[in-house]
Amino acid sequence: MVYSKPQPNGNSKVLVFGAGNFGSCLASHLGDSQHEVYMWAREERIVKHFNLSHRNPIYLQDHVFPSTITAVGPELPNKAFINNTLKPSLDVENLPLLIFVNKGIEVGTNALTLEIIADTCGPDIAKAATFISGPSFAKEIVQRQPTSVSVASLTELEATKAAALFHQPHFRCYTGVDPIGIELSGALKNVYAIASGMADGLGYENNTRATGVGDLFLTCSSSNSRNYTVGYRLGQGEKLDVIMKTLGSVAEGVPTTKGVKKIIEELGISAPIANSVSDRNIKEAK
Ligand SMILES: NC(=O)C1=CN([C@@H]2O[C@H](COP(=O)(O)OP(=O)(O)OC[C@H]3O[C@@H](n4cnc5c(N)ncnc54)[C@H](O)[C@@H]3O)[C@@H](O)[C@H]2O)C=CC1
Ligand SMILES: O=C(CO)COP(=O)(O)O
Repeated sequence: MVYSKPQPNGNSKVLVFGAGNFGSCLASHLGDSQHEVYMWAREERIVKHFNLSHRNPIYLQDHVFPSTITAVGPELPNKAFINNTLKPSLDVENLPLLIFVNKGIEVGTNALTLEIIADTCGPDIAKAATFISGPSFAKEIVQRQPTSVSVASLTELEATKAAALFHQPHFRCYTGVDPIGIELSGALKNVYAIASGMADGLGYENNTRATGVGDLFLTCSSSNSRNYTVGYRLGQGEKLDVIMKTLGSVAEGVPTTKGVKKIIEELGISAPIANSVSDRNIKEAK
C-alpha cells in the first residue's frame, strides 16, 4: 500500500485540548504538516511520557508522534502561556480558529456544542466556531490513510480557514455552512452504530446492518457489493476489462460514472471522488 507523504503547511500555532485517541490523532496530523502543536492532556503521566518519547502511553500506543508536538498540562493553559507562546491575533478580523471535533448531545438539555457555545460565549464566538466530523477513525488518520471529513461553520470563510489548516493530500476537507446538520449527523450516527453492532452481534448480515443508513453504506462497505468489488480489484491492480469479463454479474456503477461526469460538468459542481472514478474508468476504456 502507498501512503501519501504529508505536505508541509507550517507556521500556525495550534493548541489541541485532549490527548485521547482523537485529540492526539489530530495533534499528530497537524504536527505532520509542520505546524507548531501543543497538546493539552489532563493526566501528568501522559504529558511527561509524551515529551520524553513522543508516544502516548494510553492511546494510539504504536504511533510515534512528530517532534513538532509538545504536550502541556495537566493544568489548563494560563493567560501567560496563551499570550507568550501562542500569541493569538487580537485583530477582530483575524481571530484564532476555534475548531470542535466532539460528537454528541448534552444529556439533560439536548443541546449541541454550537448551542452550548452560543449560550456560554455569545453569538460572535459561535459564529466563528467550526466543526469537523468524520468518517475518520483516529488510528487510520495517523497512518495517513486517505480520509475525507466535513468541515462546517456558519460562514464559508471560517470553514475554509479550518479546512486549509487540516488539508493534506490524504486528508480531504469538504466545507459547508450547516454546522447543526453536521453535528446532528455525527451525534445520531453513533446510536445507529450501536444498533448496527447489535445486528452483527446477533449474527445478521449486511442488509440488516445497513438498515437506517441505506444503500450507500451497504455498497460502500461490503465485499458482497459488485461495485465495491470492481473498485477493490482495480485498487489491487487488475485491468477494468478483465474485471468486467470475470465478475460474472453487472456492476452498474461503471457505466454510471460516465453519466455522473456529465451531470457534474453540467451543474458545475465539485465532486472530486466521482470525477476521479470516472476519469480512471474512461482512461482504461480507451
Ligand atoms: N476516535 C475517533 O476516531 C474519533 C472520535 N471523535 C470524537 O472525538 C471525541 C473524543 O473521542 P476520543 O478522543 O476518541 O475519546 P477517548 O476516550 O480516546 O479520549 C477522550 C479524552 O478526553 C479526556 N476527558 C474525558 N473527560 C474529560 C473531562 N471531563 N475533562 C477533560 N478531559 C476529559 C480523557 O482523559 C481522554 O484523554 C468524541 O466526541 C468522539 O465522538 C470524532 C471522530 C473520530
Ligand atoms: O466517529 C468516529 C469516526 O468518524 C469514531 O466512531 P466511534 O466513536 O464509534 O469509534
